[in-house]
Amino acid sequence: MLSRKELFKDTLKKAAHAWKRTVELHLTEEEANLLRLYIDQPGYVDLHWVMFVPAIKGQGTEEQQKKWLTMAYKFQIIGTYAQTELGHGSNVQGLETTATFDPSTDEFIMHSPTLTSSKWWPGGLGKTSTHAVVYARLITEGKDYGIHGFIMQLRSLDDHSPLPGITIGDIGGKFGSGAYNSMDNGVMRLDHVRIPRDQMLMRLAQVTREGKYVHSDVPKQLLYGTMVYVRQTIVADASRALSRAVCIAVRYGAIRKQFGSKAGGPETQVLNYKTQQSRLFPFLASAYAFRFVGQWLKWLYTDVTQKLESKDFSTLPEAHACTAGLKSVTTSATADAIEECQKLCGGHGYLNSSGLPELFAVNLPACTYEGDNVVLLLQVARFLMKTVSQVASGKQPVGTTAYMGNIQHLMQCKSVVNTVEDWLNPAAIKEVFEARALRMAVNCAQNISKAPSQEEGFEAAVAHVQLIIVTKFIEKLQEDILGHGVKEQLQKLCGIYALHLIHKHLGDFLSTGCVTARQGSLANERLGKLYAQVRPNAVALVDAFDYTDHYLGSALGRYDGDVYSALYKEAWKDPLNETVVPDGYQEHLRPLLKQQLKLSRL
Ligand SMILES: CC/C=C\C/C=C\C/C=C\C/C=C\C=C\C(=O)SCCNC(=O)CCNC(=O)[C@H](O)C(C)(C)COP(=O)(O)OP(=O)(O)OC[C@H]1O[C@@H](n2cnc3c(N)ncnc32)[C@H](O)[C@@H]1OP(=O)(O)O
Ligand SMILES: Cc1cc2nc3c(=O)[nH]c(=O)nc-3n(C[C@H](O)[C@H](O)[C@H](O)COP(=O)(O)OP(=O)(O)OC[C@H]3O[C@@H](n4cnc5c(N)ncnc54)[C@H](O)[C@@H]3O)c2cc1C
Repeated sequence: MLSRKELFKDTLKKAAHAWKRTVELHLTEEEANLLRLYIDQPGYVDLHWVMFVPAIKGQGTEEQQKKWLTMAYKFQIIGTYAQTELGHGSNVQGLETTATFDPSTDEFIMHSPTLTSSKWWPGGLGKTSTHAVVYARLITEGKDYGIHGFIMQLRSLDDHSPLPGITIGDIGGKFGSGAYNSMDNGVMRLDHVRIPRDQMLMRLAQVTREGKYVHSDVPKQLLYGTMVYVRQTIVADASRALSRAVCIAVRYGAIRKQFGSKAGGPETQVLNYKTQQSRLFPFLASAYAFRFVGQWLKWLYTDVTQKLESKDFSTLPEAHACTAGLKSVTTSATADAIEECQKLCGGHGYLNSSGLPELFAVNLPACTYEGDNVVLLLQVARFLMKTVSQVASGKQPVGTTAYMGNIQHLMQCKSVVNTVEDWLNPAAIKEVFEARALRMAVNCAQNISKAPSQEEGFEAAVAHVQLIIVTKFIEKLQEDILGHGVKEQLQKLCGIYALHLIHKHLGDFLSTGCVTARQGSLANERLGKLYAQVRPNAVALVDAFDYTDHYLGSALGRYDGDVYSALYKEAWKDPLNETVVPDGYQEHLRPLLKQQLKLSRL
């Protein structure tokens, strides 16, 4: 119910209070991150911690890190990540902002040469940030060396006014009533703003005092390292958002009753309808699947970071493909699922008090930020095409593409599934996913060799990423899992996750000859049985996410199931209900009604 201005101020207040508590309680970095997570309102601090600090860590020299991170860690400065421009987002190489070195003063001149080069979108830029890592084309000795990162001070640390040459503001209201409206995504134009040479982030490349451009021995793709880091964290965010929506829809489905009353008895819980189960339980399974793959991705990221520190860059392409692909598939699936959960809750799901509209609005842009999901999947496709060509020339693939080394078998194998029960076998499931992904990648490589196109391979990329998710779920189940019967429940969810994908993408599985139509229909039969088996534990499986009512923020998803009184109470809180007769009655309603009454008496 807050206006944009009030909402923004509320975010400032919460962030300041959270920081105060962080200091008072000596919270660790991890604890402080959790506190931010549970505040659950996008704000400038997200950009400061999730992008500004990591960008300096990844791209700054030790000296630069010491200087800037010391201030950033104490919140003496507030930073953002200013990459996207009004005319350029996905294509980072197309950015127009310039950083021209002036050897006479040992400074860079930061400039926005056109309207389209205005920085546009950076979170916290509009009203809050005092500093930013700004991405700009480095020009020295008359040559354009492409995009590099620069630390810029944007606002005075005394009175917060923009520094000379900097025009800065908010880009305006966004989707939904809350969601990203709490964030001051900003616009910024630079008019020949001078910064010292040592504010270029110099781990990847340096400009000497004389203006010489010098490469470091690290790959230039490390410039994109911050995005890799954030994409990895977004997979965990997607899993959390999806599990919240599913928790609301499952709990409400157990309370809501419609039809099916026998002899005057109670109606049927909607969760007992097979159609409800077949729409909802794949989301429940996906929430668990995304959580496990998110945990694995965190491990992969830590591993690649350790390798980078010892100058081993070999796993960087895989880390890029996995983070890009998983960010894309999990956020798209999550946005679609939250929308569907609204429908699964019927009309009440459309009320703000269900919590679902806000959840949808806040998670929808994850399909776009940190890389548009289609653009990112095309990056995965590019990686797959390279791997296929390496396999063809005899190189053994490793990591998530190791299965491609089994090309002889996977290109011609037939699924072993013969009965409904055979679809319980994880090895049989994995084999059809591997065969589908490989055959689609090889088909795509063949198409490209006939007619090269940047846009080929989108579907092959989706198939590869889904294989990763299925594989990591299966691998998780090979670990010890505590709790009586928990593993059995997770096995059922793993089956649902994999088989619902076979159902959804049956065209791919059939056209690549990985399964027959009969096997496809056996998979559907198995799926129906799994839904029925999961039903008795569905509520426990969402209770296991352990969300408080406060965090869930939903009248429908309440732990105690007292849905109707909660909806009723929430309705009375609406400002429209502050008066019995609404504002506007005297000016607009009364004259209209009176006039109609007069006319009818004529
Ligand atoms: C309540 C809220 C709480 C918390 C929120 C928490 C998290 C959310 C946080 C923030 C959300 C809010 C903020 C969002 C911020 C942003 O959006 S920042 C801007 C993000 N922008 C993008 O992601 C742009 C996407 N574009 C690109 O990444 C690149 O342009 C590209 C599409 C990858 C293309 O790159 P390029 O032009 O260089 O072209 P290629 O020829 O395709 O690539 C060259 C080679 O480099 C390899 N590559 C590309 N990227 C990477 C990488 N990241 N790492 C490693 N390697 C990379 C590519 O594969 C090529 O390799 P080759 O094939 O071997 O040649
Ligand atoms: C809430 C939010 C917060 C953000 N925060 C920040 C921030 O803090 N800092 C920052 O720098 N940026 C930020 N951004 C910007 C964000 O990173 C970009 O919006 C994103 O990278 C997508 O770029 P774009 O908007 O230029 O989309 P476009 O690339 O213009 O995409 C438009 C359409 O074109 C399609 N398309 C584009 N290229 C191709 C292609 N090669 N092949 C096929 N289809 C293609 C896309 O799929 C999409 O459908 C934020 C954005 C949002 C929504």
